[in-house]
Amino acid sequence: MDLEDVPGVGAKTAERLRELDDPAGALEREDVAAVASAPGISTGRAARIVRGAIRARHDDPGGFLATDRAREVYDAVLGLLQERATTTYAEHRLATLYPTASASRIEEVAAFAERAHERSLDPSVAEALADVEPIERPDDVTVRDRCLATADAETYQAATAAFPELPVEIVDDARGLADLARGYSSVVALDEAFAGVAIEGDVTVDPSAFDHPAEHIPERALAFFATNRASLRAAAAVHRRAGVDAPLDLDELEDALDDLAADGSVAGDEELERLNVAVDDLDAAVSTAESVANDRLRAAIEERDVTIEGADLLSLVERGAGVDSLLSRELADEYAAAVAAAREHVRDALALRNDEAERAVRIFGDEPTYPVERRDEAVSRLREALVAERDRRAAKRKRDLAGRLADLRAGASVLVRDALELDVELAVARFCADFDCTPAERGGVGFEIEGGRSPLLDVPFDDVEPVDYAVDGVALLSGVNSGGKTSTLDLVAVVVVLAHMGLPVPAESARVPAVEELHYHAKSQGTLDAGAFESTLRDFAALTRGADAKCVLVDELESITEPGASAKIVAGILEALHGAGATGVFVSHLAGEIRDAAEYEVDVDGIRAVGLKDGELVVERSPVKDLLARSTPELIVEKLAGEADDAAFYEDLLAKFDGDGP
Ligand SMILES: Nc1ncnc2c1ncn2[C@@H]1O[C@H](COP(=O)(O)OP(=O)(O)OP(=O)(O)O)[C@@H](O)[C@H]1O
Repeated sequence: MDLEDVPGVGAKTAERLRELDDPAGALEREDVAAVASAPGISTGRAARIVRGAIRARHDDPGGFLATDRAREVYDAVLGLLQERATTTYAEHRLATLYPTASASRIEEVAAFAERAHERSLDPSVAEALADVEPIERPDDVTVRDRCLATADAETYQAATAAFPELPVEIVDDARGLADLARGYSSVVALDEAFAGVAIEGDVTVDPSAFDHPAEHIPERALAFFATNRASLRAAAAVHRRAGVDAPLDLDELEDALDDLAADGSVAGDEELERLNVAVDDLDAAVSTAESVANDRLRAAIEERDVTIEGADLLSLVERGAGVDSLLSRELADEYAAAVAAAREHVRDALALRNDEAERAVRIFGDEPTYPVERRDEAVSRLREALVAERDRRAAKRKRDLAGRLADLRAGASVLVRDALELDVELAVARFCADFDCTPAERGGVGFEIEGGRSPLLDVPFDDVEPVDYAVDGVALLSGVNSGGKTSTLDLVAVVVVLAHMGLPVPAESARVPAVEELHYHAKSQGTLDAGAFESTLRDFAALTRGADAKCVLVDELESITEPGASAKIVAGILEALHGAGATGVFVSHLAGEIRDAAEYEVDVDGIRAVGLKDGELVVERSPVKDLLARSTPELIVEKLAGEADDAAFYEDLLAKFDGDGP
C-alpha cells in the first residue's frame, strides 16, 4: 500500500513516515509505537494513522459514529478500555479499535478478543508490564579511538554507510596505515591487499568486517541493549509470568543483560572492576603507602638512641654527608622494613597481580632517604601498564558481550512488542471480565438484549440492574421520570458500538443489526430557535435515506419545539424510518400523542414504576413491550387519591389521565 493511500496521510506525513525502517510493516502490524517513533508524529496521531491504514486495508469508508452523542459513547467505552491498560502504548493501541461496518475488520478484532479472553489476569503480569516501554533508539554512538582504513573508494563508501559510528580513513599504502596507527589506538584495514604486510602498531586486517560488525563496533549492540535494558528485563518478566512463548531464549537475554551496565559498559567482570579500581586509586594508595613508610621510619628513629663516635661524626661532617648517610649506616634495616610495608600497602590496596606488584616495587627506592618519597616515573609506568591492561580487557569483554547481544537483537524488539501487545489484550480481557461481557451477534432488523448492563451509569456496576430489551424495527420508549430511559438508550448504543468494534458486549446475550452508522441524538437542551429547528429537521430528513443500514436512537426529540407540533414531526420521522427498514428507539414523554399521530401501528414500550416507596419510585428497569407507561405525576395523583384527605379532588384528576395509560 502506498503511504499516501492511507486516509489522513498527506505528502508531509508520508515523508515523515518514510524515515522509519519499515513504514509499511509498522502500519501492517498496527504498531502505533513504531509509527510514533517517526519524527514529528505524536502517539495520538500515530493511532489515527494506524486507524486510517486499517480502514484502507478493509475498504472501510468510516463514519460509523454519525452524531456527537454516538462519538461520546465510543469515547466513554474507549476510556473504560484504556483505564484497564497498564502501559501508555496499550492505551494508544486500544484507540485503533473503532466501530465499523466492515465485516472483515470486525472478525479480525473478534478473533483478537477471543485470544484476549483466554489470557489469565494475573496481577503480577501487570506489575511487570508497568516497566515495559516501546523500544527506543539509542543516542548516536561515536567512537574516536579506533578507525577503519581502506585504499579503495568503493570500500570507503560502503564502510561509511555500514559503520557510521567509526572514522573511516583513506590510505595509500602500508605506510599510511602505520601513520594512522600512531594516531588511533587501533586500526582495522579493510583491504585484502594488506593481509600479510608487516605494519607497526595495533593494525589488523579484516576484509570481512562487514559480515560481523559487532566485532568492530561492539558499542552499537551495547548501546541498544543499555538504552532498553529496563524494558527488556520487564518484557522478559512479563513473558515468564504470563507463561507465553518468547521469541528468544530468556535466560540468555537476562544473563547478557546482567553483564551490561546502564552506561553500556561491561558489568560484573571482577578483573575489569579490579583494574578500574587500581587505576582510579593508584595515586591515593601510593600517598598512603608513603605515609605508612614514613610513620614507621619516624617511630623507629624516635625509639633509637644513635651512638656515633666523635671521629665518625667528624668524618661525616667533613665529607659534607647528610643525615641520609647516617640513616643508611645506622637504620638500614628499619628503612628496608618501612619501604617493604609501603610496597605491601600498594600491592594490597590495589589488589595487584604479581607482575604488577613487581612494577610497584620500583615506586619506592632501596636507597634509604628520609622522608620516604615515591618515584613519579615508576608510578606513571605502573599506571600505563594498568590502563593498557584495563582497556585490553574492556575491549575484549565488550566484543564478547556485543557478540552475544547482537544475536539477540531482533528477538529483543519482538519481545518488547509482544509484551506491549499482551497489555492490549489484557485491557480487553479485564474490560470483558469487569463488565460481564459476551460476544454479540450481528444481523437482522431491530435488536434483542438480555441482561444488559450499561457501564456508563452513574452507579457502581454491581448495582446496575440488568435490562432486557428487544425492538423490532423502530419503537417508542415511554416511562416515568428517571426510570432509566436515557440509560436504556445508552445501553443500546454501547452494545451497538462494541459489537461493531468486534468486541464482546455487557449483556448475557445480545443481537444487534449489522449497520453502517449509529445516529444517537441526545436530549436537546430546550426549544430550538427557527434556524436550529430547520437544520434539525434537515438532519432527520437526511437520516431517512438509506436508513436500513442505520441504527437511530433519539432522546426526547419533542423538546425541540412545542408539544403539539413535536408529536406530529416525530410521528412523521418514525413513519419514514419504519418504511425504510431502520432500527431505532425514540424516547418520548409524548409517546401516546405520537402514536396517535402516526399512520402505522407504532410499537410503544414502557419503563414502568411498580409503586412508590418512601417517596421514591420503584421502577422495573426492563421496558415492558406494548406499554404506554404512566407518568410520575399520574402515579402521585393515584397515590393521593387513595388517601382520605380531598380524595374526591384527586379522583377527578386521575380520571383526566384515563385513556393515557393501558
Ligand atoms: N439499569 C439501572 N440500574 C440501576 N440504576 C439505574 C438503571 N437505569 C437507571 N438507573 C438510575 O436511574 C437514574 C435515571 O436514569 P435515566 O436518566 O436513564 O432516566 P430517564 O428515564 O431517562 O429520566 P428522565 O425522564 O428524567 O429523562 C440514573 O441516573 C441511574 O442512577
